[in-house]
Amino acid sequence: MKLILSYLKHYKKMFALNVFSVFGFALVELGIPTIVAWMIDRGVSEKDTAFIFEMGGVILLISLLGTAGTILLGYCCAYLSTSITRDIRNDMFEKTQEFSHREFKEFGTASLITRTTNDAFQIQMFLNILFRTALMTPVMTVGSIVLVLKASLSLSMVILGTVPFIVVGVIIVAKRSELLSERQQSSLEWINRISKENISGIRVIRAFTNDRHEKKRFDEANSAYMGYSKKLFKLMSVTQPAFYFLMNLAGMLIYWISSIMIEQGGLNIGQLVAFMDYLFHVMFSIMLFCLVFMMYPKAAVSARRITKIFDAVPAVENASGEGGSPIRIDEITFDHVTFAYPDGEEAVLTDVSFTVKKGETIAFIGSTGSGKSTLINLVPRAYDVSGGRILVNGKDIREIDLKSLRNSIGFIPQKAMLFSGSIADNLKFGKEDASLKEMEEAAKTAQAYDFIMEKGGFDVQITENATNVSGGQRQRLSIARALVRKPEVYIFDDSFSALDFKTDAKLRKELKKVLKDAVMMVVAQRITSIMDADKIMVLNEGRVVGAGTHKELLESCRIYQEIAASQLDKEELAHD
Ligand SMILES: Nc1ncnc2c1ncn2[C@@H]1O[C@H](COP(=O)(O)OP(=O)(O)OP(=O)(O)O)[C@@H](O)[C@H]1O
Repeated sequence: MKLILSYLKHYKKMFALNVFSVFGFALVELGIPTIVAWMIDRGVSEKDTAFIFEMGGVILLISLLGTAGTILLGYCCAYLSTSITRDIRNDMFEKTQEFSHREFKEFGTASLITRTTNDAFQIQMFLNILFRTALMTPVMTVGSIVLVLKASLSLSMVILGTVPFIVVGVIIVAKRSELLSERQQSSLEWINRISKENISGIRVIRAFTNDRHEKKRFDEANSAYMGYSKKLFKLMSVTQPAFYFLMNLAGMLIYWISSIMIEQGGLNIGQLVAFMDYLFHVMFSIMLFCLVFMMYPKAAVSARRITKIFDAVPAVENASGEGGSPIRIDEITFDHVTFAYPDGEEAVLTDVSFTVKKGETIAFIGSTGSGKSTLINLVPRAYDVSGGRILVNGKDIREIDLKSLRNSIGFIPQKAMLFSGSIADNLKFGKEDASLKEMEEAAKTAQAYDFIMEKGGFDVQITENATNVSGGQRQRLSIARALVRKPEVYIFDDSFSALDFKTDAKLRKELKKVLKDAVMMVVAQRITSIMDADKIMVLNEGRVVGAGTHKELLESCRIYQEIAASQLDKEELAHD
């Protein structure tokens, strides 16, 4: 409710219209039975046709007003429920943009998608019913009860007798449905997770002919979802007839008691008709309210899941929310940096120190898992250091506007990621207003120009998951995207691994020419990719075990010597 109220305040006018249409509707609905009673008791009993016609006209007019009120109410409900849900979805999306890797890992991609889609949809469904009934039910119930009591006190007692049964029933149903809803949402999340893994890993699955295993995994999740949904539907399918049964029972009792009363002259037919009409309204309002009550647990579960996203405090905080424009970066220093992942006990990096200046290239090499990717990911603050400091021009990066810092960095990740859209859209990702010339220059440096032209130019569409470009082409496009931005710092995270040796060499030569004034940080597995670097840091189990130029390290660092020795043959082949 807190979540809904915080959004409802933006739609005060529409809500006022909603309230107005509810009162209008109630007034009309409650007025008709009284007029019908007059028609029967005065018009029919006394055979006053003119009066019947007159009242008929009034009923027609009132019905028209009622119809207009109902349409207006429907419009208001639709507007409010869809607008509020859109706002919730937008805010959720915006909030996830602030998330650091830690929050993404904590929630999980499938869960974030389920929360943004299905949970928001549950809220929308609930809101629609809520706005339709939340006000109408009390107004109609109170109005009907007053009129029912006025029509006949003794008959009203019959209705009151059914109320405790309804209340107890609703509470039991609500409790059971809350538990089932929670499990249903989790199993939907499970389905989404498997679908996502399956679709993105379809090539691996096929290569390992593991379709059957995947099908079994999906079937398990799907069956669990079906199980909980079935239980929920069963619960609802029992509830509604039970309420109808109660209503019919009360109706039967009323007819029985009223027939005795009419016989004894304590009630006339018109009064009975009006009474039954009011009774119908009371029961109908209670029914609607039950519906809200039954939908509430499901919506409450969804609201809790959504609120968890809003309440999450990003591990990486922005010192100032302003700015965003790139900053000049002359120097980056790691000052005794230590880092452990939030869910890991041991440090992945220990006491790492170095400085790299504008125009210099620093490279990181070491065995897999030695902490190279972790190290360079600390620069754009994917995570914050656990100990020590990272300084940009002498200032701790935690004190620099996060957007400005990131806007000054061209990051080329290990796994080249392209978005669906044209090649141009992808290249302009970091600079919306990039010209064709800028794109061409970047593509040429990244050794991507020729294959882009072969494919048909910059307007060629990249398919979902970039399946129409090879791994090496993807890497080159990803490098070109960073080049278009012309940032102060370039971070290459093993970004040449899918390139053949010749293209790799050519690309590095071109990069050296173009990136004279930038800070370059390069992670590589191949010595050929980094041997020209101004400084090479050799990492082993998160510690720096060697630092210097290629030549220096060949003389002084055992691990570097081993890596060089193991790659020598390949290099020689490449140079041929
Ligand atoms: N998100 C993460 N959460 C927890 N531990 C992680 C995470 N990413 C990496 N690690 C762990 O941190 C250590 C260093 O990993 P990292 O990816 O930095 O190594 P690397 O040198 O880049 O390896 P590679 O050359 O294989 O890419 C590894 O032990 C890895 O398991």
